[in-house]
Amino acid sequence: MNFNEYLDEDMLSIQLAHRLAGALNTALETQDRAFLVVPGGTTPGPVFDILCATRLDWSRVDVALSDERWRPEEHIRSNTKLLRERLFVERAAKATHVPLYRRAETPEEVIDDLAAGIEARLPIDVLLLGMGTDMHTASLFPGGDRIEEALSRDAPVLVPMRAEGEPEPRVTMSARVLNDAMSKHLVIMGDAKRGALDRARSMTPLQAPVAAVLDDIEVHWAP
Ligand SMILES: O=C1O[C@H](COP(=O)(O)O)[C@@H](O)[C@H](O)[C@H]1O
Repeated sequence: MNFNEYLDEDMLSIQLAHRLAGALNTALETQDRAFLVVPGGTTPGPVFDILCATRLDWSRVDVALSDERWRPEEHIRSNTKLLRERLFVERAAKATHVPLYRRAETPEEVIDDLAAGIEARLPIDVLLLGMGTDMHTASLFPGGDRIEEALSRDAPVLVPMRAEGEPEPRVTMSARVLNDAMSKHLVIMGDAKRGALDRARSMTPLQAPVAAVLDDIEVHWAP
């Protein structure tokens, strides 16, 4: 893991967005298409605000979330809502969205179809992850009902996940799919998350799932 420290959120957002765009451009030099995977939650919005305006051939970029909350797209907790409002605008409006959600009562009803859409684009070229103070990343939660499966070497591409305290089911990319990414980044803000990441480094992935993705990753932090 390589730790990149920035003066503040603005500096982090500008520099990280340009770094992600550079990695996508590099992939597009040798490939027809590039696959970008990004987190939901509250942290990545300011990065998306810059990334969406960067110059690259967005018509050749596929974008998926690392994980989704099982809510319709217009719901306030939908990670897809964040993507639509903050990433798929300006130049990035030309990107192709690869969904992790489809209207259905439970993820299990449609997960095979959703996974096929992701599998067709693997490996991930550029991965940005977030992390909660409970040391979850994507929807790999400590104590999640299928966490062992999602962390296993032969995990499926997508795993449904339910965790105590989370108001809805989730769908998450498995750790093996995340770890196969060509360029891996983790964005965290604030002292609480920095402390959590430090603690996670000496814990097992079952206790601190973010520990499962820290090899060869660039961490981006601002106070
Ligand atoms: O629920 C989620 O949480 C994490 C962290 O979110 P944040 O609000 O603390 O930035 C996020 O990375 C994940 O994609 C999301 O579904």
